[in-house]
Amino acid sequence: MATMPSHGLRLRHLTTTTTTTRPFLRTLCSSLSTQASLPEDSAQVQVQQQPGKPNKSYFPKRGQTLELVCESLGFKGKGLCKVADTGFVVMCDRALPGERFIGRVTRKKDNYAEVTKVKTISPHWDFVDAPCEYASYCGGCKTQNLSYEAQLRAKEQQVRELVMHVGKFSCEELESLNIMKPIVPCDIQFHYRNKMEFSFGTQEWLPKELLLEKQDGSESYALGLHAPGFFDKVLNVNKCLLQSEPANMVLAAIQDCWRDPQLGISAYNVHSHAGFLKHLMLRTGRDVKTGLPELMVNFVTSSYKPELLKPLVEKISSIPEVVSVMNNVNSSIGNTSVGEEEYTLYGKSTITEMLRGLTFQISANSFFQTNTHQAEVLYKLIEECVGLRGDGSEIVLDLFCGTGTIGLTLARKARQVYGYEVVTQAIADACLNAKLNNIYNATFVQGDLNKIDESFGNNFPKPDVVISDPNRPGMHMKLIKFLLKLKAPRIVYVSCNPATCARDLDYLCHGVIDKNLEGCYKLKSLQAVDMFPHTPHIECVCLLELC
Ligand SMILES: C[S@@+](CC[C@H](N)C(=O)[O-])C[C@H]1O[C@@H](n2cnc3c(N)ncnc32)[C@H](O)[C@@H]1O
Repeated sequence: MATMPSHGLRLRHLTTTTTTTRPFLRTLCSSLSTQASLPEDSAQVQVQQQPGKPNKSYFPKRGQTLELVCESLGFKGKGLCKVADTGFVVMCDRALPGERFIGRVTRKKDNYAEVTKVKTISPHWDFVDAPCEYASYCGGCKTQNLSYEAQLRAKEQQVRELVMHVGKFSCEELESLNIMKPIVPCDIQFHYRNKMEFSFGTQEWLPKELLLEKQDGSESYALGLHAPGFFDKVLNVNKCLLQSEPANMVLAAIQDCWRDPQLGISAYNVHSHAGFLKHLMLRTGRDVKTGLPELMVNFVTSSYKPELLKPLVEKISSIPEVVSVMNNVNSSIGNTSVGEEEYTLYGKSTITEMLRGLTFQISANSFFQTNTHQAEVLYKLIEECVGLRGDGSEIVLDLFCGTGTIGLTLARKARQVYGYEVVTQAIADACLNAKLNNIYNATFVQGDLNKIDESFGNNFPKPDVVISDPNRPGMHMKLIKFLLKLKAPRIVYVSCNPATCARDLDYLCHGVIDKNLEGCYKLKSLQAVDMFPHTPHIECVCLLELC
């Protein structure tokens, strides 16, 4: 039996964490350090093999059932457990810290295994009833029945361990210099998402018990979220507790009528590629004058047939918050929601949102922070770390700038902001947002930061501060090299993946031995921010200062 973790693990600040207790982190550390630009899944845990040649029984067999206790949450919110006696690490989706359960081994990797939960023997600490009826099946929220306090502790613990084991910062360093700040909770734990994308499907996903009742193999249309691990099965959802109330009204109105045979609307079949409705995207913004919510409804269809959508458009446009109904036509067999053509079926083609006193115009496919309330908190924290003097003399370099939101919120205090981003449309939106807010000291440039060469940096003056906000793979080695050579006085690293964040902090502070690069930064502060309650996602803001 795996030993029950001590209650010390539940403390807000861990005092000891050794590689013996967390073997998986050692290999994660080496797998992350081999290549600075990693695929999305590289943050998957790899477990360090035990020293010496392991006995065969050390590895559990596929199909074997084990009694396990979940010790903590790991990547993607999976529960980490150890097999009794051997300490072999297994990961289980939806197992929560302290939970004792029976798991069946479904997948074996070299040094760890994945199990699915068969039965809970005793529930986890901090159990709360999940308010959402779909919580046990839906892939969106994984930790709804873990108290919010416990979710925060688990996220903070995960970041701390990654910074120590992958980032190679000692516990003493983090504690004595007060580098790691407590995680910033999200005050709003439901209805916080301003964008949700639902899928239409021809195959409704049902839990096993209900599946037995329906074995005729006929098509069953569904509108909702993909069941975890199934690209072709959709869990029908009438209400999502993460999106706004008006968005739920729209969802309910559509659910109420779209299957009506008289309308002749079909759901898209991802196998045969026949059918019409692909996705339903709901975006909530705010009217800049009134501050009231305004909604965009975007139907993604396989072809342009506005007459088929007319009854749906009539129904939802009677909801006062709906100010825009769009139709993205995506005739490709791919499953993305960005269409090659876009039509306005009702109202305007964009909605607005406010952030840090600025107005942003959002179109159906623009990138915008998904939790507006917490983005306000995140950006304030970024602004504090950036620490502009406010005399308009400093240069800001905003790497991975998206639609320019971070740089634009800083522009009022800076001399000039330079933003770099790979997506052309995002750059166009950034320029539009600058104009909309009468900001004329921001320059946005389209470019791939994974492919920079020696000339990168020739087109802007040496920045006083660099903001880097990459997506999950983190920064490419070419960019690390550039930053170590540039030697800007401050770097504010914003990350949505603590594993690659820890790796990049290690490179910037401690150097990269095999590339002959010397680190030249000191980690001054690191703070996790919870942008997405009930999900495994963690955002971090780090401040680095030149040594
Ligand atoms: C996490 S988002 C940050 C967006 C923005 N800073 C914000 O707060 O809204 C990361 C951005 O990096 C961009 N990106 C990803 N890979 C890139 C690359 N190789 N070069 C430049 N930009 C890239 C993405 O398109 C995305 O807009």
